[in-house]
Amino acid sequence: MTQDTILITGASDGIGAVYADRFARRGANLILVARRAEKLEALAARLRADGGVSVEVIAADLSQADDLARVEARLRDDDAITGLVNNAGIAGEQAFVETDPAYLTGLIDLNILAVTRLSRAIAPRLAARGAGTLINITSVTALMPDGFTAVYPATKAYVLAFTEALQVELGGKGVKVQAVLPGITRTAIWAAEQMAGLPPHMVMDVEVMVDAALAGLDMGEAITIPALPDNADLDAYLAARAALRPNLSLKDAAPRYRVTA
Ligand SMILES: NC(=O)C1=CN([C@@H]2O[C@H](COP(=O)(O)OP(=O)(O)OC[C@H]3O[C@@H](n4cnc5c(N)ncnc54)[C@H](OP(=O)(O)O)[C@@H]3O)[C@@H](O)[C@H]2O)C=CC1
Ligand SMILES: N[C@@H](C=O)C(=O)O
Repeated sequence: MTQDTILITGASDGIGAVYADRFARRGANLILVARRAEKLEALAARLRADGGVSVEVIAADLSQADDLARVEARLRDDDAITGLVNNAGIAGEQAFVETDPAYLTGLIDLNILAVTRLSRAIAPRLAARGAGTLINITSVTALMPDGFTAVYPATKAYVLAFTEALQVELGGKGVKVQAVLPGITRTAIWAAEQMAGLPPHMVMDVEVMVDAALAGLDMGEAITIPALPDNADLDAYLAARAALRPNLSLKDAAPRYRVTA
């Protein structure tokens, strides 16, 4: 059996750093991507010493076209890479009318464009191999766009829809595709004062979150919500959505919209 090599974006901190730790414990070689090279190097040194796996570091700002292209090329061309964790993401937006448009562009570039392009770079190889892993970190805010800010949840709804579609396209070819929807997770994405104001029963430790997500991956789940006590609730939500399908595209407008002369 070939040894896995997993490329993890946003691996210098938080959720991505714990994925790196957990995949190293599973014996996978790693390629760690983020902007802060020194943090990546420190983590890589620890993982090499702990696990005997090979760990490479790529310093890249995935919201910048040149850096993104560099990582894309690696995913496209390196046959040793068997998995991708699209984890890098930012939040941090204020009310929509107050947020700098340039910040929103950067948010969309990282949370949507990079996820799409990196997935596109690796997917053909995984499909051709009939094996491999693609994990996309979205958020429970994908399911509650009315309960947060405007653009961040929309980026996460994109990643959820995108991943569900990839699951259909690639899942049948032997590729494991998983959307992970963390709830509030204790990481630096939350400013200390924000975190202090959150109800403790709603905040998950990052190690617990990642271990749960990997348990979901091992169970073959397409969508994993680490905090959701009963997966039947997710099944019911997906079934209600599917029940709309036969009536979403019809020749006639619904009677309530029909124009009478
Ligand atoms: N924590 C939470 O409550 C939740 C988080 N999520 C999602 O989980 C993912 C990880 O977040 P989390 O671990 O909490 O956040 P952190 O802020 O702790 O980590 C974010 C990671 O992304 C990297 N990153 C940020 N910007 C860029 C960039 N432009 N290019 C490359 N890497 C970048 C950071 O590294 P560096 O600064 O070195 O580039 C860091 O490694 C995100 O997609 C987030 O939306 C989803 C739901 C809840
Ligand atoms: N990342 C979190 C917000 O900042 C979330 O998705 O809940």
